[in-house]
Amino acid sequence: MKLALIGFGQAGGKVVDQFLAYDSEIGGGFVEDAIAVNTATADLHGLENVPEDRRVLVGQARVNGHGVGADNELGAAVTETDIDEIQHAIDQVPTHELDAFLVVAGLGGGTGSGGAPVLAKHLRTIYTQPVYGLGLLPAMDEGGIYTLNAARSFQTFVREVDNLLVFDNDVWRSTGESVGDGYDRINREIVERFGLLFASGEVSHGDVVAESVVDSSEIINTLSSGGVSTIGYASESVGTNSDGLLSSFTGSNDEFDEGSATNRMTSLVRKATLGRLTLPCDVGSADRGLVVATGPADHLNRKGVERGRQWLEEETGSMEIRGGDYPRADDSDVGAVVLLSGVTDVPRVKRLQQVAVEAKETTATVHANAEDEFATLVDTGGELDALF
Ligand SMILES: Nc1nc2c(ncn2[C@@H]2O[C@H](COP(=O)(O)OP(=O)(O)OP(=O)(O)O)[C@@H](O)[C@H]2O)c(=O)[nH]1
Repeated sequence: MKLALIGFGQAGGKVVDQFLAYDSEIGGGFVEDAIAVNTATADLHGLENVPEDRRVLVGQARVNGHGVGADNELGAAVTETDIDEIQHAIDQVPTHELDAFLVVAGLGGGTGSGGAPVLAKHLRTIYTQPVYGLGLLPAMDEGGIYTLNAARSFQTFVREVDNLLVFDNDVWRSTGESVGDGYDRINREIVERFGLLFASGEVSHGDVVAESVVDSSEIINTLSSGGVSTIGYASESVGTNSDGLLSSFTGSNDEFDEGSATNRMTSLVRKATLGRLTLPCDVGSADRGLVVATGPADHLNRKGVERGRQWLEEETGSMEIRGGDYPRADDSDVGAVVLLSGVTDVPRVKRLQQVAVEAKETTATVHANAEDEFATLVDTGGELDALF
């Protein structure tokens, strides 16, 4: 599917930068345009693939290019004020070619977590295409302010987009890894999973397996459940044998081993679903799902996807599980991407909601105490006056 990617804040910009690299690496064709928005000049300079004229600096009047320092209310405020600057960049996007917008942001900081929901709301009032969000949750040990920002931003972002795809940094961090190395690896995991999904809707029909190729409308229908989505992915190398033939061709007569290709795909779909999701959840709580089989066309068979799809139907109890192929001629891996949409039983989200509620209660208590103190001061005003 053709997307306009908008990276908001440092993390959002870096991930969009990587999406561009991945799209050209796999010849995916899913990036129609890519824009980076930030309050920090240095973060915009650090990007490698987003063209310079697609980088938008906002909030100059308030923060002068220095970022908002994890203040997400300020991030939201400067976005509201400078929305025309962003709109000016979006005006250059050939929107008639677009299937959807994707706004990407780290939810723990200030710029992306505050600005992304404001932009999503703006886009939805102007365009007819769906507006999706890709939200990156902070690791647990990043500190209270990051968790609080994420808790607040998550609630707003999920309300303002047609579907919020989520990646939880906490689940994907490795111990002993430097932050820089960690993000490079994590960003690769992000763009591989989401990139394969989006690119799958871009295969031209007329291919060998054209009837079963995933269409962008299937991705859109799956995401139209709204709410929150997560992705699983599993792959296996099929390589080539010494004659340069793919390894599913067995025996002297090079017959395609249909049975093993079917079993492989079924087990990849299970691994993708039951392994590490971008946002861990109870799979049974998904409203809709999509299974995409990727790899060399010779290794993809309709039966494998169908079996995987049926298995996911049973696992989720949903009747809205779609499935299809994404044939990739030059790939030596066969893989399964599983999109679970409208998931409701998500432990991390419950914890974030709790944090948001507690923060609201604390703020209410602070306000109530301040009001009480003020009332006491007013009550004792006469006595105070007498003291002076
Ligand atoms: N996956 C991923 N997450 C990142 C990366 N860089 C930062 N983060 C996450 O994003 C959050 C911080 O958001 P940033 O994007 O750095 O902040 P910002 O939106 O630029 O806002 P300010 O810096 O406060 O102006 C942190 O909680 C990290 O978890 C990255 O390269 N990849």
